[in-house]
Amino acid sequence: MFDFFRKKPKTETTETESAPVTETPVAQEPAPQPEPEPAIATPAPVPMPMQEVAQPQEKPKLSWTDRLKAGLAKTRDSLGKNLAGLFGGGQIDEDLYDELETVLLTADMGVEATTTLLKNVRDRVSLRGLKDASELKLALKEALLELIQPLEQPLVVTPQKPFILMVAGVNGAGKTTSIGKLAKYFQEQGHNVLLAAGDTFRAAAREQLVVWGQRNGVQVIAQESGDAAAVAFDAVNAAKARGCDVIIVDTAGRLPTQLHLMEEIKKVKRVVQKADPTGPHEVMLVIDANTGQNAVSQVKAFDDALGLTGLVLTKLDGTAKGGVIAAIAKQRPVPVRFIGVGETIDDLRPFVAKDYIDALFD
Ligand SMILES: Nc1nc2c(ncn2[C@@H]2O[C@H](COP(=O)(O)OP(=O)(O)OP(=O)(O)O)[C@@H](O)[C@H]2O)c(=O)[nH]1
Repeated sequence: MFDFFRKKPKTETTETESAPVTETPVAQEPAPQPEPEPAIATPAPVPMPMQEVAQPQEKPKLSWTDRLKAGLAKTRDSLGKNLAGLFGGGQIDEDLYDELETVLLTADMGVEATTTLLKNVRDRVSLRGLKDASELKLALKEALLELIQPLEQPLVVTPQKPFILMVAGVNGAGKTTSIGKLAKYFQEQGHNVLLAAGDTFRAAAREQLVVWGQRNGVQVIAQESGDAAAVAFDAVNAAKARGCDVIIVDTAGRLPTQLHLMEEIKKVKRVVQKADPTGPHEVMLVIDANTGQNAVSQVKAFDDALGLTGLVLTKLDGTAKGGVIAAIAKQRPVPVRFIGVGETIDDLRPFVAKDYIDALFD
């Protein structure tokens, strides 16, 4: 079903027509400008009809553990194969530690996390008097758990009402897809969700969200043009007026080096704060695990600009770089709220450190 979110621009225009009520009058302010706070022209948001459309079902359900294991297969294959060689037996010696260091770096854990892990493993080895390499696996698992466990902080969307969740990330990281998955996730928990189509740069992204909202009975606030801050402002007010529990604000993809766009997203946050001084309650960065060490740079840059409160790590299924989570834990420990291991709606789940490590090693 998430085919819908894929980028292939299959005659999207017809889909726009199928969502006639969404588009609202053009916002009157100019294109995004960094400094002046937006004149909030309040271009009357048009509610999406709460239509329930049959949900196409995908392949037979696997348990989350199985899906996680399948999703992390690439990292496990590479990490596990290399580690199996190391843990096969024999003496624990300096050569072994050197090889372990290489394996961890190859899994994209980064130098700092690798150094920390090695020290932790060495401490465990001497504390327990371990001699045989086969005993190292447990020591490494424990060291890794100690490192990434602090990132496990599930997102709680109460008691704030509406809970305002703002989503940021570079282009193609999986923001819109993740928002769809999150909307379902919150709905299943009994929350009433509203989406703000704040990606005002890519028309297709807005349309994707609108049509997805129609199909899944999720309200979407969108505007044909105008700036993202105005969309967010209207959507927060609409969420308040309608008594929604959770509002998710999508934003356009941007690189941290695009300074004017970073200013624009800061403005979105400021304007959300104008609409609700307690918000946004979560500023979440979506990162593509394939980017490896670059993911850490993204976390730092967006955190510096926006003050991140959570991360979504997507596309772990497509990469052998699953170790990047350790790098994040060491270098900029922003909580990992959710991880994505595939394109279907059930492939995004809260991050559980122990499950993650088990899926990596076993
Ligand atoms: N394999 C896999 N693909 C994913 C996952 N999450 C998202 N994708 C795919 O990644 C592609 C990009 O996702 P989008 O949600 O459009 O990305 P975006 O960040 O909104 O993109 P922009 O709007 O251009 O910034 C789509 O084809 C998604 O199906 C995942 O966990 N695993």
